[in-house]
Amino acid sequence: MPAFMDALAAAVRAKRSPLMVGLDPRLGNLPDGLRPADGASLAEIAEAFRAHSCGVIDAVADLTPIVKPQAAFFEQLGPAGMTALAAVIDHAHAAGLLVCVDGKRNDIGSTAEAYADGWLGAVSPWRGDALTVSPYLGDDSLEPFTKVAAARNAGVFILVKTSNPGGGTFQDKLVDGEPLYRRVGAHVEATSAASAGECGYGVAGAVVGATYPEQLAELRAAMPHTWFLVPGFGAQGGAATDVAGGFAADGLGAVVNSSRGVIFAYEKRPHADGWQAAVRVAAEEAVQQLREIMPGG
Ligand SMILES: O=c1ccn([C@@H]2O[C@H](COP(=O)(O)O)[C@@H](O)[C@H]2O)c(=O)[nH]1
Repeated sequence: MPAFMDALAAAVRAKRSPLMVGLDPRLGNLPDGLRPADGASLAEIAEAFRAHSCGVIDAVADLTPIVKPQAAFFEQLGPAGMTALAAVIDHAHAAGLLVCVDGKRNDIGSTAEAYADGWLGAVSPWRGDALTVSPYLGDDSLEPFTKVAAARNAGVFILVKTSNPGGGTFQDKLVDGEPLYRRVGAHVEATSAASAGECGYGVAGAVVGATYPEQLAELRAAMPHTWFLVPGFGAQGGAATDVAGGFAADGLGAVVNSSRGVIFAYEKRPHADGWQAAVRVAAEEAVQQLREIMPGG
C-alpha cells in the first residue's frame, strides 16, 4: 500500500484533477426528493445526508481524486450521523476515491493518541485515509497523528493559514518577528521533509486557504515537501487564479476543495436530468478551471 501522499499524487495525475469535493450536507440545501419532512428524526436526517453524499460521490467519482466529508455535519446528528459518515467513507472507497475526514482534531499528546488511533489507526471504525488536525497545542500534540499516519500509510493536514476572515487573529500575529502561520508551516515542512515518499511529499500536509493567494504562494515556496489542502475555492470567493500559487512546477502539491459550490450546484443551476447532473456539471467546470491554471494541466 503506497503512502497517502504518493497515492494522492498518483490519483491527481491519473485524473488530471486537483479538485477535492467537500461533503458538507445541510438539511436546508438537500434536493427535492431527498429532503426529509418537517419534524423528521435525527435518523431520518442522517439517512438523507448519507444518500446525498453518496449521490454526490456517484456523480463526481471520475472527476476527483479525493473527497472531504466534513465531520461536523454528521456529528450534529449524534450516533445516526456517525453511522452515516462511516457509510459515506465506505462508499467513497468503493468508488475508488481517497477520503480526508475534516475533523480538525487535537488535544494534549496522550489524548491526541486516542484521536489519532480512532481516526487513522489500523482498527479505526471510520477508515478515512487522512484527517485535518489543529496545531494549537504544539509539537507533542501533532506527533501522535504523524506517527500513526506514517505507520498506516495515512495522511494528516495541519491547519497553517485558514481560509476564514478571522484566521489572522492568531495566525498572522508576529512571533519573534514572523507571523505564526509561517512558524507552523516551518514545523509541518520539517516533518514532511523527514518523511518524504516517492512523490517527494511527506506525511504532514498543510491547510492553506484560497482566500489568501499571497500567503499561499509564499508557503508553497517555503514548503516544498508539504502537500496543500486548499479550501475557500468557490463559495468563499477564492477563484482559480487565486490558487495557482499553491501548485508546484510539475502541477502537483495541492488539492483544491469546493464543497457548497459543487454539492448544492442544483440550487443555482438546476439540470433537466436531475440534481446529480447539476452537481456533475459544477465539478466538471471546477476541474476545467483548475486545469487552466495548474502547471502542466
Ligand atoms: O481553512 C479552512 C479549513 C477548512 N475549511 C472547510 O472546508 C469546507 C469549505 O466549504 P465551502 O462550502 O467550499 O466553503 C468546509 O467544510 C470548511 O469547514 C475551510 O473552509 N477553511
